[in-house]
Amino acid sequence: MSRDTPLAVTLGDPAGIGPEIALRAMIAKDAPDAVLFGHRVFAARALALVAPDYTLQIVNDPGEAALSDRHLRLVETGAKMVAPVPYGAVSQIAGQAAFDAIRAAIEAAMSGRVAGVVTAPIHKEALSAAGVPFPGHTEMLAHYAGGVEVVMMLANDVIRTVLVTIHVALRDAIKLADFDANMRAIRLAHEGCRAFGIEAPRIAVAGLNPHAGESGLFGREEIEIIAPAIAQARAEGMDVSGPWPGDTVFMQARRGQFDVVVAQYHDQGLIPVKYLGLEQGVNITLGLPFVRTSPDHGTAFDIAGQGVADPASMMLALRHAAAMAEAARAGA
Ligand SMILES: NC(=O)c1ccc[n+]([C@@H]2O[C@H](COP(=O)([O-])OP(=O)(O)OC[C@H]3O[C@@H](n4cnc5c(N)ncnc54)[C@H](O)[C@@H]3O)[C@@H](O)[C@H]2O)c1
Ligand SMILES: N[C@H](C(=O)O)[C@H](O)COP(=O)(O)O
Repeated sequence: MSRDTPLAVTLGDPAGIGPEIALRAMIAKDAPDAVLFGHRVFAARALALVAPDYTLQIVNDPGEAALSDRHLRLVETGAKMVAPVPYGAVSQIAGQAAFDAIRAAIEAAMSGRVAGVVTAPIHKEALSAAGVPFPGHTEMLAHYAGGVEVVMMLANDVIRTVLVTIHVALRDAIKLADFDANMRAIRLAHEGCRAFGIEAPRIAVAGLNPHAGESGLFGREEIEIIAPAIAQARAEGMDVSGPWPGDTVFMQARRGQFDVVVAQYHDQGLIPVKYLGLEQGVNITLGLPFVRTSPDHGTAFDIAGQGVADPASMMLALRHAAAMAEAARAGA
C-alpha cells in the first residue's frame, strides 16, 4: 500500500446524519484523502444538503485521481434503483444500503485498495430489518476480516476505554464477560496502546459489581474471573491492575493514573467517554488487519437532514485513521 492510497468513508444509514457528516468531514480543510463508499442517490442527497458546489465523481478504483478539488470520488455500492428513504425513520432499504457500503469498503481494505475504513453511523434496527446478521460494525468487521478477535476502543484526549462485551443484553454481558473475554480485551488494549506509541501501557481493569464486589459481598465475578485474568496478563508481562471499582476507575484514569480502562460492559465504558462530549471521541476497532475508525455517536434521527449535525467526531475519526494508517506503513 502506498502513501497515496486513500481511506474509505462509508455513508452510514441514509436516514440519519451519517451521509452529511461524512461529506462535511471529507471536504474539511486539510482532511486526509478519502473516497466515499455508498449509494449514488444518498450521496447526491447529502451533497445537495451540505456541499452543493461539489460534484460526485463515480470511480471503480479508489486510487483514481479526483478530477478537481471540487470533485468527491464515490465507489458506488448497492442496487441501481432504490425507493425513497425519509430522514429519521428505520427502514429496511436504508439498512441494506448501509450494509452494502460497509461490505464493499471491507473488501477494499482487505485487498489493500484503501488504507483503512472510516464508517459513518448506522442504525442497528435498520440493519436488522434488512436481515443483516450482525448488531454493529465491530462484529461485521471481525467476521469479514476472517473471524479475527477484535475489541472496541473508544478514546478522547482524556481517557481510553476497551470493552470486554459490546452489543448484547446486560443479562448476557454478565455471562459473556468471562476469563477469555477479559484476556482478549486486556491483550488487545495492550497492543492497541503500544501501536499508539505508549511503550508500557498502564491498563486498569474495572470490576463488574458495585465496588468491584466488595471482597465477595456483592458478587464473586471479581474474585473468580477478573482477578485471575489480571494475574495471567501480569504473568505475560503486561502492566495490569484491578479489578477497580467501576464508579471511580475513570476518575483515576482522567487524573493520569492509567492509559486505558478495560470495562466489562458497553455503558460502563462508554458513558464516561461520551459524557465528556460526543464531539471529542473516536471509536477504534482493535485486532483487525486494517485500520477502522468511526465517530462516537449514532445516527441522530432527531436532527437528520437538517444540515445541523456536528461533524467534529467524524473529522477526528478520519484524522485518527490517517495517522494510524501512516504509523502502520512506517512500522511495516
Ligand atoms: N458508529 C455507529 O455506527 C453508531 C454509534 C452509536 C450509536 N449508533 C446507533 O445509532 C442509533 C441511534 O442511537 P442513539 O439515539 O442512542 O444515539 P445518537 O448518538 O444517535 O444520538 C444521541 C443524541 O446525541 C445527538 N447527536 C448525536 N450525534 C450528533 C452530532 N454529530 N451532532 C449533534 N448532535 C448529535 C442526537 O441528536 C441525540 O440527541 C442506534 O441504532 C445506535 O445503535 C451507531
Ligand atoms: N457501541 C458504539 C457506540 O455506542 O458508540 C456503537 O454502537 C458503534 O458500534 P460499531 O462500531 O460496532 O457499529
